Amino acid sequence: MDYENDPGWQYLRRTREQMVEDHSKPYDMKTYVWVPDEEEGYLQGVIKSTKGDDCVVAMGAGVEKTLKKDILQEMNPPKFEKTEDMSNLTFLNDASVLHNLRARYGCMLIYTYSGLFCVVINPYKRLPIYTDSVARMFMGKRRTEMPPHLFAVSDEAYRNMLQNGENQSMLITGESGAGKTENTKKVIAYFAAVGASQQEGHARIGEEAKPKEKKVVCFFL
Ligand SMILES: Nc1ncnc2c1ncn2[C@@H]1O[C@H](COP(=O)(O)OP(=O)(O)OP(=O)(O)O)[C@@H](O)[C@H]1O
Repeated sequence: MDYENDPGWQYLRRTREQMVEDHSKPYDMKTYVWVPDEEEGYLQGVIKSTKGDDCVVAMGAGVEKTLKKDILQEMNPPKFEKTEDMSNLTFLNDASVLHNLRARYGCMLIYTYSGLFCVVINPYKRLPIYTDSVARMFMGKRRTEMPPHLFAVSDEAYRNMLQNGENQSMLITGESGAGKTENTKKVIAYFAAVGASQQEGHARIGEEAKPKEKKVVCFFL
């Protein structure tokens, strides 16, 4: 299927060219570091020299700072830039997680996995990533086949329910205004879309081959 032509795809995955550009940024594992910053959280720096516990770090624009080594955090190689699953990161520190989420958000990629978790950042604008065509992309797909999305998590829960015959739970948590209600509504809409697509299937394949009926009942606490 030609996903890249869907208007929502640009908000789900970077193009090959964009990835190549991201992955070719300069980097040196020994000297590239994250430096804590009151306003920005962390800024990129390059260690110029080390003396005892202190380092001289170049911050760009000719600015150099002398800092304690132990406040610096390791930077990941550029092949992890805007990674879809942060459990892949070589260095899983605060700076790298924040940088990855911020870099993805800068491109309006609002969903990112961290292992089994899916982190969402509220875009505060309507993105075309909840359409029927996007929902259809995720139906029956493994999580690893597709970009991070709430639909992938929902589809996995739906399939687990059918295959194992067990109730499934999704925990949607975050501070006030984070988007819990919006995302919950999208989960319900996805289940409705999956149900509808199965019914279309019934019409085509007839009663004989009708799959076992399952009910999706959602409780919200
Ligand atoms: N995925 C999204 N796409 C577009 N807008 C969103 C999305 N998620 C949240 N928003 C926007 O942010 C607002 C707040 O989101 P929401 O009501 O879901 O937050 P909440 O976590 O349920 O908050 P509270 O805990 O206070 O009820 C929404 O009214 C909507 O405008």
